[in-house]
Amino acid sequence: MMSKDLVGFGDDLDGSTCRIGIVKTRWNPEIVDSLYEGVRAALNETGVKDENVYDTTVPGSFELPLAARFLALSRQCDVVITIGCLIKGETMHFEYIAEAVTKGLMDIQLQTTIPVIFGVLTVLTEEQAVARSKGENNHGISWGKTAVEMALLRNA
Ligand SMILES: O=c1[nH]c(NC[C@H](O)[C@H](O)[C@H](O)CO)c([N+](=O)[O-])c(=O)[nH]1
Repeated sequence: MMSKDLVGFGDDLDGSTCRIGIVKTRWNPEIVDSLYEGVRAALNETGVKDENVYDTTVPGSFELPLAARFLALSRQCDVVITIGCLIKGETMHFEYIAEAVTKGLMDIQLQTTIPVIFGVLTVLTEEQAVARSKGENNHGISWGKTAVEMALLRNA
């Protein structure tokens, strides 16, 4: 039975062998780029090598699942991190995209066995997004650590 002690967690993660794919959206760039910085800080902290990080962008969150599938099927990544931010507007557009993206990303990791990190903020206001993408509450930090842990678990 696999123990989490075999791959470490939190501060014990060794990402030096992990190959990380990152796909982020061009929508809500200030929020997304701040989340991305949090992800990269966590990858650096766990020893992931810059040459093992593959970066790409898509227009919006609705495009994240297909890009994540491309990366997963490339077999060049041990894990894929998706980064986006959906902010509720006046219509139901938010709900439809959020549901489709969430299910799409889950399906891809189950189909390909490549972990896909759900790094999509789904918030009601821009203030909520800012609060979750800055400083110690930058959710990108935990997404980066989760990515390394899941990559190690997959390859254990
Ligand atoms: O990533 C986002 N895409 C958004 N829309 C674009 C969508 O993800 C697709 O790129 C577009 O529908 C084309 O497929 C957003 N809103 O519409 O509000 C949003 O808040 N965030």
